[in-house]
Amino acid sequence: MNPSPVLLRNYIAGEFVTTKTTFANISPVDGTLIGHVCEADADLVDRAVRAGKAAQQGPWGQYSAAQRAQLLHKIADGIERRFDEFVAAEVADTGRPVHQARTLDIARGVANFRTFAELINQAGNECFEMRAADGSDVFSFSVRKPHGVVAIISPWNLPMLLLTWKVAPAMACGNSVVIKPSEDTPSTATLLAEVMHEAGVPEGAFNLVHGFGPNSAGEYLTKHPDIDAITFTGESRTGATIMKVAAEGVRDVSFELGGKNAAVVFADCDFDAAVAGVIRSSFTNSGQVCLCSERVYVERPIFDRFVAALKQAAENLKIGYPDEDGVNMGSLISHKHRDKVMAYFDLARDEGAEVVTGGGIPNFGDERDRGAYVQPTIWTGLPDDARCVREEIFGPVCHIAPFDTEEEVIRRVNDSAYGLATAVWTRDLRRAHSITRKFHVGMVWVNTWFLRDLRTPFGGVRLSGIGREGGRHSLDFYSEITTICMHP
Ligand SMILES: NC(=O)c1ccc[n+]([C@@H]2O[C@H](COP(=O)([O-])OP(=O)(O)OC[C@H]3O[C@@H](n4cnc5c(N)ncnc54)[C@H](O)[C@@H]3O)[C@@H](O)[C@H]2O)c1
Ligand SMILES: O=C/C=C/C=C(\O)C(=O)O
Repeated sequence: MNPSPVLLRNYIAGEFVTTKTTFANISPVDGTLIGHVCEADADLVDRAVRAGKAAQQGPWGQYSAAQRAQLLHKIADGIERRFDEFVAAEVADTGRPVHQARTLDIARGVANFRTFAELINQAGNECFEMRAADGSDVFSFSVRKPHGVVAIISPWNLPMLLLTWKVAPAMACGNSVVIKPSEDTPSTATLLAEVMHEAGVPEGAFNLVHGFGPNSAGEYLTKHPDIDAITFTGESRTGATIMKVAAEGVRDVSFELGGKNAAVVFADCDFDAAVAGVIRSSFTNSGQVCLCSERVYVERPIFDRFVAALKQAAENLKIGYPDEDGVNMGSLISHKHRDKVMAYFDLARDEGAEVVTGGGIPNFGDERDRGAYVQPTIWTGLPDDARCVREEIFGPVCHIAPFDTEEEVIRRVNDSAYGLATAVWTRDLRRAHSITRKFHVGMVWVNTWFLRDLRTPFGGVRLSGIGREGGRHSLDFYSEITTICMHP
């Protein structure tokens, strides 16, 4: 049972703002009310964007890169000071294991601010020298400037991690931001606004509006003419909708979208490590990670043994309360999302899948039966053109199939409308070097998964996204660059 319901407010021009229209925030663990959220209407979104624009002409627009770096470290300090509150808020909204919220979600929130504080402080700009036709030595150099006001729209699956992955570089580059977190996970975004306020972020530099997508704050924000760039993380079809809106005014976009990622397990792999790795890549966060492996291809000589081992490992996963000792998996984000996942469980049977394990809803015999839990599920026996093998499900489920040759598995992995991430398990370094570049994806992990160096480019191809963020790639997206040519 959650403590007394809280009221989550918007944050605009340095002030917390309530609204008459609110929506409920419901626990996915037991269906109880966590609190109410103040929904921003079009006028309030307009106020937020105007505050961001005004901040560019105020003190925030005068901050040097070093001053912005210092402020980002102060924000990271503020999150660290309230770390347990952020963990509790993320767990309340999502039902995830406390351990995950501590070691992944909130820890990455701190790391994102610190990473981009360092990067903006160290980032140099290009400078070239040439001899002009008149014999003069000419210097051409570039300078970075902010776009202005950046709209940041984030999803519910890794709320704090993904929101700060965008807020940190956007502010590092001097932009004002208006953030619109998912309606399913409003709590840590609101805590972040409190930390921004406590850190003394100049008013209008950071603004928060709560609401939904269509005909609500998300749409009002992306359609606002004073939004200079849009960074969005979410479903591919939402990205397509936002892209059409961004075309009005030709605004820059950075999209991190859906995936139908593959894990490829060769017979020469470290078997136990590969089993543990595929369990992680299929069931972390109840499969609600865009990088999760919903397709698993195993070289035929070890296929039967691998299926048996993966089944056993999946059945050993502990599903339960977020704060239970040793819990591995929590609930899904909502009943609505569980209905979507369960519909795929039914579809898989209709498409002829063999259910190796799972496929249903666990029976706890307590209030968790009012939550949004599903069983970790493994299928086999489906053809590559089955919808369950082609469509993103975004739950704790994978389909496992045998393959015989490298050429075959590369073709099958690439036969997808998505292209986000692939995980490869092999001890053969030659093979690892030769096949990894042949996958049409944004990222490939070898003998690991979701291990992140925040300086590297992150993003997907095809329906999985547009652009790359991470390291200087973020600085490039969140800056406008002017090239200046100096003739003596
Ligand atoms: N590639 C990545 O890095 C990455 C990371 C996380 C999640 N995702 C993807 O996100 C999806 C799950 O997240 P979700 O269900 O929150 O996605 P979603 O697209 O339903 O919503 C994402 C955000 O967009 C807002 N939104 C929805 N419609 C909008 C519109 N028309 N205009 C403006 N805003 C709108 C929502 O309110 C929410 O804040 C999955 O497909 C997952 O693969 C991708
Ligand atoms: O659910 C998708 C996870 C995305 C992860 C990142 O954007 C990251 O690790 O920076």
